[in-house]
Amino acid sequence: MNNLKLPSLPDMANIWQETLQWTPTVQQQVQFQQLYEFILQGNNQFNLTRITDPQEFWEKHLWDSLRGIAPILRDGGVGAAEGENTSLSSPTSSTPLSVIDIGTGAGFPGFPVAIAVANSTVTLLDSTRKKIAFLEETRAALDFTNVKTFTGRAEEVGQQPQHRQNYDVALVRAVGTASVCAEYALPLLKQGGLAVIYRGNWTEEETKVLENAVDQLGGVIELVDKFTTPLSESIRHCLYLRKVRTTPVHFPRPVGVPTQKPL
Ligand SMILES: C[S@@+](CC[C@H](N)C(=O)[O-])C[C@H]1O[C@@H](n2cnc3c(N)ncnc32)[C@H](O)[C@@H]1O
Repeated sequence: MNNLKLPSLPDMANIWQETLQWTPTVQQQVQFQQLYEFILQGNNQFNLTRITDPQEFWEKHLWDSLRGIAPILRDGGVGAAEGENTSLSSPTSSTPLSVIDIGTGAGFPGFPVAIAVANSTVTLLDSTRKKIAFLEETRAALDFTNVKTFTGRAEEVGQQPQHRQNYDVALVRAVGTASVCAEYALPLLKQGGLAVIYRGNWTEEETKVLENAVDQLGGVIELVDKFTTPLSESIRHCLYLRKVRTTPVHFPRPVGVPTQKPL
């Protein structure tokens, strides 16, 4: 495993700082490396991720995961610099955040978020029992005390009282179309909570379509943030949805319906 070291500080310190106004501590850097190694080992047994090269892993799994919560990092979730865009700050950023990662797969963006925002509690949700079993092993082996795991479909979990309206932040990366992600995420948020939907390409026409879906779910699109990744210079977007009203009880609709009949 010695030849599989993540790009480390000080090489990456400038990039973290310039792009997120945040720099990992030495301990967080160690946790990123442990996570990387554990996932590579797990890949031998489970088909977890195609992204195994150290630089690619750093950019696509670590940096990209944390780019989505840049407003929270800037606002001082881990004692970082002053926020530029305070309208995106979590309403409860000075208190511990309750975060859910919907369709977490190999634990992204949830694990990096749990490492970076140590005072948060991060629930990793996936419908695949095998993946959750691996994440549970990872959680225990790496002693991530602020991580919980849960097997379930977002459509069902969103109707369960212990999860519905229970989270400050919902993260959704690579799980479905944006309106499907919104239908999964908004019911799980407390009023005032923030959903972060990670996208590759995105157009203004798509924003217009999504606006309607988000409105039905009790939310508004607060920001569509376009950015370039620091190593491969790829275009990405993060959509930030704010929950402003209670989500009607019939959302999320039953399993499969959000995908088959998107809002
Ligand atoms: C392409 S993977 C993305 C994994 C991770 N979010 C990432 O970006 O690397 C999609 C994951 O979403 C899960 N998933 C799909 N539909 C789901 C649903 N309705 N509820 C919960 N998990 C779901 C799948 O099991 C799979 O692990």
